Amino acid sequence: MDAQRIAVTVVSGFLGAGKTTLLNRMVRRAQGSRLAVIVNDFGELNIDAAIVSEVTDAVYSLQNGCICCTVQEDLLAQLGSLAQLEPRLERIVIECSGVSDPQRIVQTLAYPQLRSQMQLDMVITVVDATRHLQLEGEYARLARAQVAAADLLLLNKTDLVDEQQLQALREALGQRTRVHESVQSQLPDALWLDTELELEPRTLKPLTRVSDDDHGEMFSSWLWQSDAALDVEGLRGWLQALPSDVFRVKGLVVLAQGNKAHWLQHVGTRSQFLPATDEAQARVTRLVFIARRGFDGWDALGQGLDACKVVRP
Ligand SMILES: Nc1nc2c(ncn2[C@@H]2O[C@H](COP(=O)(O)OP(=O)(O)OP(=O)(O)O)[C@@H](O)[C@H]2O)c(=O)[nH]1
Repeated sequence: MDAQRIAVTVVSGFLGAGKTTLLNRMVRRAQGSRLAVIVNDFGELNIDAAIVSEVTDAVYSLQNGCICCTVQEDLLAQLGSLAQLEPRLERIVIECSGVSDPQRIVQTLAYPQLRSQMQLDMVITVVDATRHLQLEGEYARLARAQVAAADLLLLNKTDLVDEQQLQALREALGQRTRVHESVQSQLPDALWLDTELELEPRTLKPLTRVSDDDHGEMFSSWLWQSDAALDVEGLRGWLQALPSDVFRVKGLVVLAQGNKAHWLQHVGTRSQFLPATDEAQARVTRLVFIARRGFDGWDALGQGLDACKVVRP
């Protein structure tokens, strides 16, 4: 790595794979060094930026579009202004949204106005061990493009699969790229902070077309808001029965039990509720849903959520 230039790490991976979990670890690990993070959420709210800002102030948010398509210009402008910061940044970590192809970010970094100021260190793609082999059609192609662009694959959520599934994943991911297996996106420092690490020489591959549209159009997203508190058990049960066309749900939810806001993370059939910090406490529930293209079941989902509301006497 050229010490004069800012090192850039790109974190990619399909929806819900564990990118923000990794980013949080990186930010904690890099405390005290000059690190900034750029977070892209595809939905209307940048939930990831809100979560990471509980750990660092140096969070820059690009939202409501895919970082490699509709908001690529914004990324260029954001990187340009981060390059001007004094004292100079040591590293920028870019978390792509789960719908993005990281190779387009790599191409953005090769723009002449950025090339002299920053240098791509590595692309880390987080792979969800529970879902990678289940994706189909254009979604499987997108996940494969994310894998193909990686210098390092983090095969994550290995606690949720058995040895046979793990073996199938190892075979599918192939031998070409370094693979590190993890639980909760635990990545040894030496694998991402050691700038002397020998990587394969990077050649910009021609972009494989995942779809004719921009990535945003492969997915539909929906925001549900309510100032009513929700019943946690009702909500858990309802989330379990979501149609498989819904890839991801996340946001802040005010639970009737304790009347406190919690971060809700839902991927596949798994839901997690974590208490939000005091700063993030909100009196309004805001949930972002991401589903496959053309999904039109939002009204039914709204009715299901309405049924979880707790009406106070
Ligand atoms: N059981 C298990 N859960 C995990 C693991 N890694 C992450 N998770 C959970 O998976 C959920 C999604 O993790 P995130 O880090 O938000 O995923 P993401 O890739 O940033 O999601 P998007 O930005 O929406 O694409 C959270 O509830 C995490 O706690 C793991 O190794 N094992």
